[in-house]
Amino acid sequence: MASHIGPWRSDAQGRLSPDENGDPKTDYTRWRLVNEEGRQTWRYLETDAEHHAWPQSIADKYHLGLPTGLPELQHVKTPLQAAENGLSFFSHLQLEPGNWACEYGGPMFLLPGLLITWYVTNTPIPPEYTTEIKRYLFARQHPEDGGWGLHIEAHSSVFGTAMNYVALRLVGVSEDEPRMVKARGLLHKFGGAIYGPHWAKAWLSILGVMDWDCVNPVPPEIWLLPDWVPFAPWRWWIHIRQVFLPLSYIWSKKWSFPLNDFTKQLRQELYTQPYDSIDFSQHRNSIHSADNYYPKTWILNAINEAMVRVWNPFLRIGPIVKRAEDWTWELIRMEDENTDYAGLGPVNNPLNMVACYIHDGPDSYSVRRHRERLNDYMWMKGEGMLANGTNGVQVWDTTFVTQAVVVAGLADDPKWRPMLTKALEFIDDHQLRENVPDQEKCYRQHRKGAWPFSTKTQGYTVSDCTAEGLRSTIQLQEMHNFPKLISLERLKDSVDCLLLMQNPTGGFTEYETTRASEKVEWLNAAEVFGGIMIGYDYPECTTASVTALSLFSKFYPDYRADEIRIAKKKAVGYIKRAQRKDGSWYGSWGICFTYAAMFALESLASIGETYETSDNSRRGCDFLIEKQMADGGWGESYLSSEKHVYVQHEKSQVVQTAWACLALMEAQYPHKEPLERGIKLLMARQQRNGEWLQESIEGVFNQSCMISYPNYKFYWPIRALGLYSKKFGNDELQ
Ligand SMILES: CC(C)=CCC[C@@H](C)[C@H]1CC[C@@]2(C)[C@@H]3CC[C@H]4C(C)(C)[C@@H](O)CC[C@@]45C[C@@]35CC[C@]12C
Repeated sequence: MASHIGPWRSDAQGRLSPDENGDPKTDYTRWRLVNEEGRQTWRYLETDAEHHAWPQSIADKYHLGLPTGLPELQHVKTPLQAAENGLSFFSHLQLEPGNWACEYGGPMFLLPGLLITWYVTNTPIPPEYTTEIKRYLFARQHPEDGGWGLHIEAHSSVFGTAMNYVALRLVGVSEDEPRMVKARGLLHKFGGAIYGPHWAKAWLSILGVMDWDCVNPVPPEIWLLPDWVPFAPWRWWIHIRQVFLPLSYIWSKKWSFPLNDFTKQLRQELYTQPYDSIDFSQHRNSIHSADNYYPKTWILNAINEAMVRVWNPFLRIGPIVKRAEDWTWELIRMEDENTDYAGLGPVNNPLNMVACYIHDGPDSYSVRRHRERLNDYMWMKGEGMLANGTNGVQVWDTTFVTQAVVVAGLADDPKWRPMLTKALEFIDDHQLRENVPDQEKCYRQHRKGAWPFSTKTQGYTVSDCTAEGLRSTIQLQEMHNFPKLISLERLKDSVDCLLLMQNPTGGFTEYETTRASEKVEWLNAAEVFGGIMIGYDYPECTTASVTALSLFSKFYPDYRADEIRIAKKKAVGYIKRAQRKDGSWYGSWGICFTYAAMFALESLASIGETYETSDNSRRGCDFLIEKQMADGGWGESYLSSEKHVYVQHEKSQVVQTAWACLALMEAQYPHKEPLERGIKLLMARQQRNGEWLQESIEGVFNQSCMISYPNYKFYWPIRALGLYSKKFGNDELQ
């Protein structure tokens, strides 16, 4: 093969040194995390002058995996001391605006999408990015077979392997590099890139290394369906809808990056036979079993056939196509403007950028702004550079940190007051104060009063983020006398917003109320994810809402009292219905049954249902007790989320041990012994400087894809240790 190296060939100049694998590594002392009102980006300081003028912070060093220099703390004997040592370490990671930052990696299909977008829009990537992206992708390659999976802990798949192979080629790795040879060998064993899922095929077609004939149709005409149609796209789950939107625009244009020597060569690498001899139209439905988590239904297959054989060749006529493209473009534009080009997430945002490139041209404002904004998704860590699952976890983490301190009984200690005040300022700053313009037109949920997951710029309502924001605010402002930064009016706004988010079932979805029947899941085309077509009821979102509404009513019993009472009653009805026979709840956003149990048991306790008084609470506790491991901890594998049955991890996990202990304590589980064993495990795993080390991945979405919440290992154990000492006293345990 003649070698055509990817476009961004040059590594960062100077100061490169080999890492443990011999790959070039940038000078880690030059990286700084910039946090502008919660917008987090990484900057590499080129000159010595900048480097000396701007010293690295402890948080920079921690996130980069450099020694922080934080001292060993006093030897811990009691749970409360352990909580305080944990908090002492974690407080050093707070950033100036008051929030905490972290990596939000895990999924392995995000970075390739970003790189393809940069490439096809002729966006230069800084050489320090390419150097670190290579390191990250090689660090996450499975050494046994040379592949990558859907997420960092998953088995190798075509999606993971094809996309990350292409990503590495784009950042300049030669196809002859031994690790690439191995990856390509695996891809060919899988049958080549034609066996990838729908999204892989779409991305490769955009890059021009696959033919659009291989991609099942994504017609924008579907956006012309009247709103009353039960499966109209405005009713779909928000992430799928917002990904489908730009993809349908690009698909309609059949836009591909113009072929060049490099993409010509990639075409030779990704398949098991010569590119020109492949009949791509025959492979729309080819999918390897390693990727086929949610096989397409016969209904969807039939619709696809009808579209390919009848709609596209005979009925897809100019005026309809034009109207559909114009309307999808309008919706893309509204999403971009409503989020200042930050986008809902890491898939729709790059696709929107490609759509802007096609529609507005390479030098347009929209393309330039997207170019800047995509940096908000990039994260640096010891292993290199990756793409985060959102533009951060700012609000979510910050609310849980304040709650951990309150629950641990440390909120009145003057030592933590400045830290908590700053956190409250951040929560104040990121509450959403207005609805988006033309809310109905772009199908957005009410958001005035809500809190988002990351920042107000991203600006999407999330029910449980709103609930946690409300709860943190009441705890600090009403229960612990912190400045009243958030007025009662604004708290009422958040309650109004929450009440609008309840479904007729009593349950709560995360972003919007449920807009369609579960039957719409029959149209799930993604193959690699489950439960993506509509917004479902989630135990976590419902329970968090109940807990927050209960707290609100304690302080403001007169505000919408009847509506809150009825909402809670209906929500509790849902929570009880969602409980399985064995006492567990399936958790959709954390792994898995342990995570859901914590939220469910706490919410039942918030309405007075505990182990002694409620059969539901008792069964929930008994389920957890059954799962306690021999060393006193709890450990649940990510396979629980995938398989929908509890799967023990081979090793107990700090985070899940904290969740289980919290669940049992909130439910007033009457026996101390299992709790004491769990708490001892948390203490034993704590390091001398107060930190806990990273263990297995903690979060999940769409049943099959895992995502990291690295700050969980701090605030959940702190909360559990503190609550234990409040409940059982602070006797020595070690
Ligand atoms: C478009 C696809 C399939 C992938 C992009 C990834 C996103 C779907 C998800 C990445 C972050 C998620 C998980 C987001 C994170 C926070 C949770 C939560 C913990 C607040 C949860 O309780 C409610 C749902 C979440 C908002 C999440 C939904 C899905 C992601 C955006």
